[in-house]
Amino acid sequence: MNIAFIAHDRKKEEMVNFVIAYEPVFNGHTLYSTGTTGMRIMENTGLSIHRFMSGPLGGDQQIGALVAQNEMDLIIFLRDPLMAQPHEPDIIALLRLCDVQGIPVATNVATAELLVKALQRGDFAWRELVHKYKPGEV
Ligand SMILES: O=C(CO)COP(=O)(O)O
Repeated sequence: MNIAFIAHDRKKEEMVNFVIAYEPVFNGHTLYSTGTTGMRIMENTGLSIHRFMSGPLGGDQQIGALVAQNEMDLIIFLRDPLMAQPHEPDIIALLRLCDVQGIPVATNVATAELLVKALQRGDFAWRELVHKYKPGEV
């Protein structure tokens, strides 16, 4: 599965701890992130992550481009609900595209945990069909 990690600054420690806790589950999947989030995760785990640009510089939009093409299977996006972000429109756009494509997205660690347990159980297997049959190819 293609999985993306994104965390705002005051949520990065929570993200790192979360990924450490579920590292064996994430291992073996294709992992993506915004710039700083991915750097922090890689510094603290053995995971290899494709890092896009930092969020405020366009990283959310780069991940959004994969969502628009229905190529992202799960997004864990720990947002800071108590601090305004300069790139708020990019964040809203990414979440909107997740809704357009029906992509599971967790915006807090409680939901992230449920989705990761579902991933572990194989509940995301249906996404393989999406990868197999791209729009226009069915
Ligand atoms: O701002 C972000 C998401 O909106 C996260 O970006 P960084 O991972 O580069 O800090």
